Amino acid sequence: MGILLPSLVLASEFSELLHRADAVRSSDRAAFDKSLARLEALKGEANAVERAHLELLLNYQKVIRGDYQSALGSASVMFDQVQEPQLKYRSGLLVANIAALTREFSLGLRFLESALELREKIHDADIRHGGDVVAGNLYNQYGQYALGLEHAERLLSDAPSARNRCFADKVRFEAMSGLGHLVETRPHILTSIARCSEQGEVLSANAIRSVLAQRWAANGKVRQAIAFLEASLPEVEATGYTRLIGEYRALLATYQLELGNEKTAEMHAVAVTELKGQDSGSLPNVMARHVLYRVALGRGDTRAALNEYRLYAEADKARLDDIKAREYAFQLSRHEVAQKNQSIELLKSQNQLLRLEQEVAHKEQSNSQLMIALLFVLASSLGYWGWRGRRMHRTLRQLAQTDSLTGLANRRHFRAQSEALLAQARQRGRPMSLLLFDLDHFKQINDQCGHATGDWVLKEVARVGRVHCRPGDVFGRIGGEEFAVALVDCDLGDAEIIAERMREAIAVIDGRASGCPLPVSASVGCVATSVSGHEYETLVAHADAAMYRSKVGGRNRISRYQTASATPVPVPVRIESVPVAAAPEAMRAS
Ligand SMILES: Nc1nc2c(ncn2[C@@H]2O[C@H](COP(=O)(O)OP(=O)(O)OP(=O)(O)O)[C@@H](O)[C@H]2O)c(=O)[nH]1
Repeated sequence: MGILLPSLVLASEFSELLHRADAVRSSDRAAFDKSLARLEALKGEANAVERAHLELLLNYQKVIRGDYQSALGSASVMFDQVQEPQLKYRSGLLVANIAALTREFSLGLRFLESALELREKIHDADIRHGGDVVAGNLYNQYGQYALGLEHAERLLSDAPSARNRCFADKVRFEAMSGLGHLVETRPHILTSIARCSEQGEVLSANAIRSVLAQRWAANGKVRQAIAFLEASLPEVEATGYTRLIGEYRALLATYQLELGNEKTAEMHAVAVTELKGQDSGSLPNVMARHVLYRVALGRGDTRAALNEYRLYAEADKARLDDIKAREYAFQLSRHEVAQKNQSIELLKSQNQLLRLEQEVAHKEQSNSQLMIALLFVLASSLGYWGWRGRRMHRTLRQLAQTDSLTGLANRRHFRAQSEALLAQARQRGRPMSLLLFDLDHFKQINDQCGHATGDWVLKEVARVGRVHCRPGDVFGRIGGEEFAVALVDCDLGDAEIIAERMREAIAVIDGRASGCPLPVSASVGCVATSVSGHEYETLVAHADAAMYRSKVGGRNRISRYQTASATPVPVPVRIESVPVAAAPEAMRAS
């Protein structure tokens, strides 16, 4: 007993220190680091579960320090090896969180869903609720707002602590806003904000404020939204949390521009672009770039406007790619879950089949007809599950390749198809062309006639464009209001004729059919392999430059990209050409 006592005292000190470190890990970094150093020194005295707990805390520390890869590796090993349910649950959620930061979306969802399977075994309500918060936040980030809402509501109905209630409110408001039905009353939202502030949860309080401000702005109360966001901006800046700072500044930039305060709008937008550690495809960056483009345009500085437009278009494309990647990861994870369930069904059927076979062997003659019928039913069910699996796979592949609004090839698939066609064209020495269409003043259509009308226009453009594609051509939607066509066996002259037909067909789309009086038109850029070679990137860059030329030249027209030495091609009405000397940079100077 006398020998055991010191180690028992140490063991309890160790476990007490572990709990103290856990409690301050997100609120007091210095105390957290200090506790971890002490725990490391005492590690020799800890038991296996305590050592695993320490390992988990060290992984949190790595995340705080930005060492994502190392934390990801050791947390995923821990998830596979540790048996204790709470530590397994927490390490799985940690992997899911880190993977969202490192953009390994499929990996993140796989760990999230595996960790959530353990939820019912977690008896500590706080830890169980921590998982609901992570799940809700991640599903919102993946654009799966219905799931985000489901997790927030599950948590709220499970008697959460005040702190977890604040987190759940934040997830819930963001999800409702994402689903487009934030119907909460103002006092209710303000109560949630106050509750988060009381808990010292500044990030969540301000995230909810942002949702409320966006709702006001959407209802025309732009000044009220600005005042609300500006009042909290210093507190948001003090958190050092790039994502929220970017969101506040980008909203302020957009709303200030709406009121015509270009200078203030520009100041906020520049601040967003200067934030460190921000993805170019993040929504705040796309919004900020758009504001900068509009400000330059408003100043009449065409050169700067073109440059800003290019940066905006790049950011917008990166964002669309990102959204698609998240959506694809989500579909893939659903497919994996469905496959897992199917495998279980298959195994069950196979077991049943085996049992029946044994019974058949025993009973031989008796009931043979009934057994054969049963075997037939089971064999068909095996066939059915196999067929369903294949069909689901086909559907998923199609989903990953198609733009869901227009049914055209999406950006990634368009590129893959075009690259294959370009390789063939090079091999066979055949010409090929590429057209790039960007709808004109499309934002006005959205703003004045509604997003649903904007969607209707995009579908109409796809419909009329398809009519002019020949068998073998590839037609894709490669950005929000940007379309592209790869024309096989087609040189610049023919490509321009097809482009002109498509432009005309787009220009006669009658928006009044969907209640919108605004005209629809597109600016087009044409390139051909005979001028720009067979590299996809180069062709798109040249088509882009020609398309910008059409924009600058007054829109609703087509422009070609060609070398100065190329044989002159008859120039139809509304066609402008971009010589090599007028490549993007030089062109912007013109
Ligand atoms: N309805 C709808 N709008 C979209 C979609 N994707 C992008 N947009 C919108 O397309 C608009 C593009 O606007 P801008 O880039 O300013 O371009 P624009 O108004 O066409 O102006 P110019 O290109 O300069 O002629 C933005 O308002 C986007 O929100 C979509 O899938 N549906």
